[in-house]
Amino acid sequence: SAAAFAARRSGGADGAEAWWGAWPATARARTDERRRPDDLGVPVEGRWGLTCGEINFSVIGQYVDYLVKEQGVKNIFVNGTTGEGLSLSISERRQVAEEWVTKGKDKLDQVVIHVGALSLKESQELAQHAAEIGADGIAVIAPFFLKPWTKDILINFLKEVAAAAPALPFYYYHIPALTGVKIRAEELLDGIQDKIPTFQGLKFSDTDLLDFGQCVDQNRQQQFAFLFGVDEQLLSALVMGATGAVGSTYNYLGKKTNQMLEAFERKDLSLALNYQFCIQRFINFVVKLGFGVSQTKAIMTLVSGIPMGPPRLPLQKASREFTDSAEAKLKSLDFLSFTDLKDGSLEASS
Ligand SMILES: CC(=O)N[C@@H]([C@@H](O)[C@H](O)[C@H](O)CO)[C@@H](O)CC(=O)C(=O)O
Repeated sequence: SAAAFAARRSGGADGAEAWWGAWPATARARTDERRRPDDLGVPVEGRWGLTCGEINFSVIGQYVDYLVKEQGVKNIFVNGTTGEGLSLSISERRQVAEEWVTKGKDKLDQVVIHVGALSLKESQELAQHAAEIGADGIAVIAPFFLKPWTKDILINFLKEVAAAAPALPFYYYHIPALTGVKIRAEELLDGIQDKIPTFQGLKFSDTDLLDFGQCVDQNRQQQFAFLFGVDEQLLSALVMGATGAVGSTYNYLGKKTNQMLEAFERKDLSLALNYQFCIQRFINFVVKLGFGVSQTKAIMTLVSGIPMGPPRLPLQKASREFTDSAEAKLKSLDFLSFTDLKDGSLEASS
């Protein structure tokens, strides 16, 4: 899966048109755990006799069309959290990135590739590759095993990655709950363009709205993109100055989120709040059941009919109970009707 992007760009000094859309964190579409050997000619059984699941590249084109036509999402964040980017090999990450860029050509507005890795060298290789294939930007998380403990060390790491793709806009992907790197984004942004001239913006996947608000407030002159990554709190972040959003739920709630963005743009806060509460009702419900990347894949399969497959270990496939409950909730909130369900949706609950 990929993360969808709900992106808003405000008009620049040249009067460029403002635009909105939803960016999903792309779902990396996968086949079933035991992919048929004749699928791509590669058996899933590995050297150790264990299954690890293979990527089903063949559905990415369909996925692009689904996001654009059904969800109004035209910006994609590839190989991030939802796409299990850190669970893929470098070669797989390159192939996934290439497929999204190729299939998204003339259909998507932006394809941003997450190139963060524990190894600086691998990160640089992925950044260079993203530039070669014509991606629109790169994003990097903080290395999370041997961690940078100060802002300067983190900046030095990011700078070395950005330098490998000097023509590509660079985003810092702040997701402290997963990386364990708690350096405040506001602190990191202070003077960042002096060190990273290609710095374009921040993908902020954290609930600390004080930190987020201060990132916006202290960088008003900079024209940075502030992409918010907590879907259930997006409206609050918009009020603070978010210029877009990247999140897992935009894969299947992109259309609803776009309606919220449009209401916000029209300054109809009461309607925007209705949409946000409605989205919250769903997220609140699934969070209580246990919600993460695996569950996103199951919901996405259910709603889109595109087989997203199971996640890769150590993640576990979502249970049938989860998918059934999520489906009932989506219907009760009018997010899904019986006619919306596609043939492939059964795969999610098998
Ligand atoms: C921790 C996590 O997975 N956060 C999601 C959110 O979209 C999240 O699923 C949503 O807000 C529900 O809590 C995104 O921030 C992740 C994301 O953008 C990505 O896949 O890179």
